[in-house]
Amino acid sequence: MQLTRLVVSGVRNLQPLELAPGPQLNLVVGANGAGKTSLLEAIHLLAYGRSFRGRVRDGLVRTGAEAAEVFAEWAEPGGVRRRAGLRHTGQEWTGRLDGEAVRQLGDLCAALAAVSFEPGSHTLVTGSAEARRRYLDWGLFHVEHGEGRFHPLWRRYARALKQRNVLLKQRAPGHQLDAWDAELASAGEHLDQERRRYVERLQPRFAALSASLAPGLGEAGLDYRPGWRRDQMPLADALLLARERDQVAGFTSVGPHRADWRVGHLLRPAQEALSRGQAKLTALACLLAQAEDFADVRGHWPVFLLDDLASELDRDHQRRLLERLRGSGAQVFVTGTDPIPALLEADWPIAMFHVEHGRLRAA
Ligand SMILES: Nc1ncnc2c1ncn2[C@@H]1O[C@H](COP(=O)(O)OP(=O)(O)OP(=O)(O)O)[C@@H](O)[C@H]1O
Repeated sequence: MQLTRLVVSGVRNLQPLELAPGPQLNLVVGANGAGKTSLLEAIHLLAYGRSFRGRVRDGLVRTGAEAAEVFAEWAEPGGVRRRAGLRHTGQEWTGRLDGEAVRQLGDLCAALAAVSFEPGSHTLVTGSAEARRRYLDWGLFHVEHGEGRFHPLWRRYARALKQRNVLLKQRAPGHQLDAWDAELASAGEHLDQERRRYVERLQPRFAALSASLAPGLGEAGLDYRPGWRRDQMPLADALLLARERDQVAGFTSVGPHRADWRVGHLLRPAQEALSRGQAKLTALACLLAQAEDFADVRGHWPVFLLDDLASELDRDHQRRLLERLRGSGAQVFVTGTDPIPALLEADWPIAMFHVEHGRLRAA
């Protein structure tokens, strides 16, 4: 997947810009606060419908602008050319994909595949379960089912959950929950199966990447937690068992919306916290495993976004990551305050861009 044109306006401090990225490595340099991260954020927005720096409504839209707008054209193998645009006011969005209006943000996001490694990425390992569920669902949206096919199942589950929670909040009598419990259980079991299969497939890649990036932690594995005691009962039974408690709480306490996964390391006791650097490397292994799996199934790599690489990884890890990405043929965007030595050492065609006070120019 290769971005060939990018048009951005209304994003943080960036002046409206249009850019033709290079097919391989794109290096974006500029002083602190110049707008480098904002450029990656714009690509991430089109690929995920959200920012990696919090909610769109929390400052992604440029002060004084009505909306953030990102438009991209990209190439996929076999000469396929695609285009997508997203306009987001912070409250509402409109999107177009290949010339057609899009009704679900998920459909738009299932088109452009990008993987971001940025200063907040360690929270994939150490933060809340929500980010880890999103990670799993990225795989299902993009890889497991092919574009757009996972979304209906996910929507079915989300709708049933919402309806059940409304009834719980209204203290509706139990029999009114029956139909939604059945729907939730049926979509939820399916969702769980898909996630479990995906995690199993990622395991060997993740273990190999972790061994090479963080060998000191010992053999690593992903431990999937479905969101209810699946080893003891089907979801339908778990919902019934939790019903009384849920009626008191006013929300559904079991099911795939409570799923999670954890990284386990052989040489580290479970209660021992990873250092920030170890969590970063572990998150990087997760993201690379996901990208490799995508490439294996789809035949090409997602776009890779590396924000502030020099301060995220030591030089040896920078070099190893960049070598891996160069070998993959992925299109990569890297930001930094200075040209990164490991990049300049690598024999890799570089397209260089400078950002200064929100203005971007090709070097
Ligand atoms: N909604 C907004 N409207 C206008 N400017 C904004 C908005 N949100 C953030 N900014 C400004 O945008 C600038 C760009 O920040 P960004 O994080 O992209 O810079 P950067 O080049 O990545 O910096 P660093 O090297 O420090 O990480 C900052 O100066 C910030 O104050």
